[in-house]
Amino acid sequence: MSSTGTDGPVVRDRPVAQAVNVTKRFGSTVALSAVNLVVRPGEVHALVGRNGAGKSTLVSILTGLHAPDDGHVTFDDEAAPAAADRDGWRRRVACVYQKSTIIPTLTVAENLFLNRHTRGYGGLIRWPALRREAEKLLAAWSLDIDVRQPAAMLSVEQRQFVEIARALSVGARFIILDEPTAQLDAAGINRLFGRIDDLRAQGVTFLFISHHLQEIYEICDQVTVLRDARHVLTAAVADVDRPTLVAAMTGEDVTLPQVAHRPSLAGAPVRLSVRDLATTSGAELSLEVKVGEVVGIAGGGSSGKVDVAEAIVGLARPARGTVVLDGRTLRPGSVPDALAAGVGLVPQDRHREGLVPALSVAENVTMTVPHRVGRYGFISPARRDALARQTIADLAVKTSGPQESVGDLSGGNQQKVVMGRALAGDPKLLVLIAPTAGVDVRSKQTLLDVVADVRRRGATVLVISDELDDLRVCDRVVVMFAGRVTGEWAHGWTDNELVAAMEGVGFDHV
Ligand SMILES: Nc1ncnc2c1ncn2[C@@H]1O[C@H](COP(=O)(O)OP(=O)(O)OP(=O)(O)O)[C@@H](O)[C@H]1O
Repeated sequence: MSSTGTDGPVVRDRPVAQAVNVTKRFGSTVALSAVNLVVRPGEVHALVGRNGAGKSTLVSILTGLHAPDDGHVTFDDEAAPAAADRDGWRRRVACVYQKSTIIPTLTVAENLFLNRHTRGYGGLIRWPALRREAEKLLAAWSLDIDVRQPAAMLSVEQRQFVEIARALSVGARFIILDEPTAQLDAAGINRLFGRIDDLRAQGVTFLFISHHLQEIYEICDQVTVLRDARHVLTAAVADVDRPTLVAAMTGEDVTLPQVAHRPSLAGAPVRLSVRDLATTSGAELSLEVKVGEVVGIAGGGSSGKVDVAEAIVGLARPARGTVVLDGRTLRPGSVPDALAAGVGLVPQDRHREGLVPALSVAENVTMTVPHRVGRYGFISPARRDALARQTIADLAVKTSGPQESVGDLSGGNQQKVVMGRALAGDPKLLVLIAPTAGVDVRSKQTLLDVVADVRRRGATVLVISDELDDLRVCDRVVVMFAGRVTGEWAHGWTDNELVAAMEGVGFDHV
């Protein structure tokens, strides 16, 4: 984009942000190798790449959290602030991460002006003024949120808007959104995209990270692809078709294979019986699943699907009802009991329930199956590493080896370790909650192939997700809306009907 003044020299739009030949190493890992990125004013610029390609590392350099080993960053063609000048960085750029930086116990207004309270005489915080300022700020960006409510009450979507507003209020006009749609349902994604459009019209520029390529086509103007720490492509989104984009990301010419479907065995016995389950949030489910059957539980953000899944695996204690696995009634609210009965679990929140970041890949993969890697209380490091190597190979985990700390892996590779751990016990029942969240387009296929694989070995699988690709591997999909099962769809549903069902349309279709 450029504009010409009639009475002056050509004025070029300076890049809002630029990374110039940026290289970053972590020990022997090269996370970025001479990477360039140019983000121009008013664009929504997609940053894509496979898990471990270097996207988060580039973000940490663009936000001043890490210093590059080589190369530099500019904003509006000016050198980036010094590393210690955090306020300087905050005035230029902000990143909305998947993990919230909002403090739940404070109100929205307090979060918006954290450490910048309007003070009156004697240094006392002037609460009414603070509230008014917060309201003014949100109104200026057409954000409709009650500033007096505690931030804990905010939905994921509102929390993201508050973080964006906070960044705008300190002057930043360049916002990085790191997989912003990962925890939103279809309606939430639409609203987010609406806001992005509005803010862009008001002069805000975005860098948008997502593994959902359709989102790139929907909302972004430019796309930059990183592969194996290198910059491989920057182009207008309109000029790159999907196969070209996937090829740029993977380095291969790929047509992704369709997930093989095998109908469940007609006479197979029931393995899982969920009887009159009710969660403390009021969601209800009764369900029987056969040996070798793959059943999806689908629904939007407030459908209750995750609540019932968490009650099934013992992550939450149900208000009532029973869960019976191969004739054994599971102890309510006990994950250890579920694991002992043969449940393998990929939880929704890998940060909270999934992984211990300081431990190695091998320790994380095997932590729920000590009996498989040792005897009489002694762990055999060799057996543990062998099992971990198997996981690394099967799931194509990008890591330097079984000894690497899980905390040093990229987000998508951490998710693969969580899957590896769920599989390590050779489960009878595999419960996968949003299993491909944050996982790249190619790895998604690997993870979904796992489902077909464990089913072949006779396991029963529950897939809790609103991702159509995740649900496609299922023999049938149970749809929940507002805490109730509203329909059931056999394999072969169309995208439109399932999306409509998840949004609460077509209740009668049971
Ligand atoms: N603190 C760290 N210590 C060691 N290695 C690291 C660290 N942070 C990142 N890496 C490595 O740098 C590489 C790039 O990781 P990065 O997190 O930038 O990838 P990504 O593209 O964001 O992936 P994902 O899509 O999975 O989030 C990976 O090999 C990762 O293991």
